Amino acid sequence: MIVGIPKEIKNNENRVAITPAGVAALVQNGHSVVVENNAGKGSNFTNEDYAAQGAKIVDSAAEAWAADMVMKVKEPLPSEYGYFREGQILFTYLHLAPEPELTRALMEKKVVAIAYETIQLDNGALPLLMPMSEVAGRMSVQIGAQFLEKQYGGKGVLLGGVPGVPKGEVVVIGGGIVGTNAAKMALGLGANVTILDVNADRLRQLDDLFQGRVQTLISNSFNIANAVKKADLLVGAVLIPGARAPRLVTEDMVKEMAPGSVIVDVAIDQGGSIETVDRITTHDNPTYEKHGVIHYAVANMPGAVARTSTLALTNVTVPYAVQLANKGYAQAIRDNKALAKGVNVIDGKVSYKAVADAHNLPYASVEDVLLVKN
Ligand SMILES: NC(=O)C1=CN([C@@H]2O[C@H](COP(=O)(O)OP(=O)(O)OC[C@H]3O[C@@H](n4cnc5c(N)ncnc54)[C@H](O)[C@@H]3O)[C@@H](O)[C@H]2O)C=CC1
Ligand SMILES: CC(=O)C(=O)O
Repeated sequence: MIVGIPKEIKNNENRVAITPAGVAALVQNGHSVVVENNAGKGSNFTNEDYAAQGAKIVDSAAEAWAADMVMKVKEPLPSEYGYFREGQILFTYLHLAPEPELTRALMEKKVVAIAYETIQLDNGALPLLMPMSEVAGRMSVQIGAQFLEKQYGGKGVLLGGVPGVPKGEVVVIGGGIVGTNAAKMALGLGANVTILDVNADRLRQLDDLFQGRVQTLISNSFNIANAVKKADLLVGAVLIPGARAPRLVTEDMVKEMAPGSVIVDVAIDQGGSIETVDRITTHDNPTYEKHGVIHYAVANMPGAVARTSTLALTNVTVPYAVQLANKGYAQAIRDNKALAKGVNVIDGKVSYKAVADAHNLPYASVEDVLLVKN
């Protein structure tokens, strides 16, 4: 199989879908890898690094997109939709619930669209989302700490405080991978940390993990309203896999926050969890202010720490890519239940229920689609 790696084109997206080690793994399995010129530059991999492992370097995005399987990091942008082809495998983050146009383009062109973020193990874990959630969770606190500084428009609070002065209050909604990593960083800086989650068992685990050093609260509108009011830094970290993020923090709750407080809505890639987060921001222009509160809603946070992120991402994506390339998508999906959950669009149909529901489209299970095709 030919595997294509286009250069990422989203604002400040410096990650790349493969490392030279990933090229080596595919080539050792008998596949060809086509890498767009300078695709790895933002992650400090040169064309020569890829070529040394057997990749062919091509000048244009069109040549990389001509492959049987295209591996990317972020969802294709409208300028890339023209490259879609029937039966082509697209393996990348897709976040289709807030993306109706992209969903339709993938359906119309009958692309086999496999989303990193919905590949799911039997225990519920999302192994291809996890490393980027670790990165974004950790970043959320360092970014929040920066924007709390006066020169960035913040209220001038140091999260750790100093002896004799109150610590900063960090409130995290969603105690999964992003939430846990945000809490680790916030505790490390010496802040007071509150985590809310709907899953009481998860709160028990967090209480154990942090040995009682975080305040855990069950997530409901009453507890959210009270926690948000006192937050210096609010981190949105909820997820219902594949679905549009629930809007848990209302505009009225944001109005109760003190001026100069900061919101980092990490869940923006699934549409955002805070009512006043009404746009996606970029690394170039990461914040806006509403009701005196600084809002940060960058949907590709890990792109800013691209070297770390590319290594962490490809550690987990490449083994699945090798399965897809070795077996073809139909057999690979049949053999691997976790991978099958990643299939969001196939043969013109939406095969992930939460995505179909988000767009009021009919749902067809991937198993049914494959049965009909045989
Ligand atoms: N902006 C960016 O650059 C990035 C965004 N993300 C996004 O961050 C979000 C969180 O990801 P993960 O932590 O990996 O997910 P996760 O599945 O590990 O954790 C989500 C948590 O949200 C909780 N939850 C669900 N509904 C809730 C509610 N009503 N109230 C409180 N908690 C609720 C779940 O119980 C779960 O513990 C996702 O949307 C993910 O795509 C991840 C990486 C980068
Ligand atoms: C998860 C995701 O969308 C990202 O890492 O950019």
